[in-house]
Amino acid sequence: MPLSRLSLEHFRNITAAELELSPRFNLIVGANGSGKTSLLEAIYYLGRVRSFRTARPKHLIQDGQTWFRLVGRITGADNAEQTLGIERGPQGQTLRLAGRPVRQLADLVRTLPIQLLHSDSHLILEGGPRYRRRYLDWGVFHVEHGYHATWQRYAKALKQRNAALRTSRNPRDVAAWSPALVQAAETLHSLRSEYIAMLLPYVQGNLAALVDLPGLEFHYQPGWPEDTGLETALAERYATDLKRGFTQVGPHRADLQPLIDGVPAIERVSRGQQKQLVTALLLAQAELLMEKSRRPCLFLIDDLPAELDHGHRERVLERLLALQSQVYVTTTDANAIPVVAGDSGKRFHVEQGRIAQTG
Ligand SMILES: Nc1ncnc2c1ncn2[C@@H]1O[C@H](COP(=O)(O)OP(=O)(O)OP(=O)(O)O)[C@@H](O)[C@H]1O
Repeated sequence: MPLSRLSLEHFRNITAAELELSPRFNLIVGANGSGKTSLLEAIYYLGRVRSFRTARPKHLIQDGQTWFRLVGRITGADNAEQTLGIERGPQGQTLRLAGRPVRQLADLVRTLPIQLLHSDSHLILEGGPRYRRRYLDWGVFHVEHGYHATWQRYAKALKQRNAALRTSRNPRDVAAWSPALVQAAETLHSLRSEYIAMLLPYVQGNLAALVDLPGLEFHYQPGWPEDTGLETALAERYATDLKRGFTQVGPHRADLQPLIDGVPAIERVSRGQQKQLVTALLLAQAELLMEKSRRPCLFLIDDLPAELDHGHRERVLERLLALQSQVYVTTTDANAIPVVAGDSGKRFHVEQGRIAQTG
């Protein structure tokens, strides 16, 4: 469901803004340092309840202020409207959905699926497994019901087992958590495996449209040696787990690695191909979400010209619009953005934190 309206107060360098958004294509133009990324960050925060630039939300509050507020209105295909809001101040954060306080963060996140392409997106390839797990888990969360609850069960069992490893010298205290841990882990593994099997054809389709990488394949590693199984892997690592004070195997160590001829793809691709590959991965998730749940996602692209060459910009935007995604693109140069949305797009100009609709 697209955002039809967004209001921001005291967010980064944006003092106050009220925006009526296009359900299709929103172009955000402005000079360096004007506030374009801050606007994308606000949308992202509303949908994911975290920033892609800082782990400390207090930095999002405008200098000299003590709180920020974001309110979005989403409009469904049947024109049904829903409001979601986040306010952060000295007393912490309050989340509201349809006028009511939200207790489970996941409820808000489920309401507004968001994908982001920006200068750090290459970390999916170049960074450690946690970046690829985050990529994978976004998709599984939105597509597989029950994933979130299982993940919570797993995280609880893992935390207790780790606490027992650190505080108790009795192997039985540690082993007591194994059945819950293993059961949740196996469910997570099977949900992730099912999701990957569904996702890969979409990845291949997008790769075919965007980049030619012969020999590319994806290797999923569940977080423990598959030939032994998790229970045995836990038993085998008990002594080193005890020494280190944490559990070394489990779905929290999973990875989904793109490989070319058996080596990480990152070793074999150019910088431009890296960006095309990452874009294909993100598009594939948006496409699968649409196919599986009939839910379009918001797609944010920060500084599109810096990410892709002209031909790829056009292809990516066309694919996104065909998917009915609501697209947000920032740029310093409007001429560098292909005209794809016709009359259904809107243009905003940002200058020193002030946002004006210009088309
Ligand atoms: N908490 C804050 N309060 C006020 N201003 C802030 C805050 N955090 C960042 N800024 C400022 O907001 C401005 C806008 O930053 P932003 O990254 O959104 O710009 P941008 O238009 O995306 O720039 P670029 O094109 O260079 O990427 C910067 O000058 C930054 O210093």
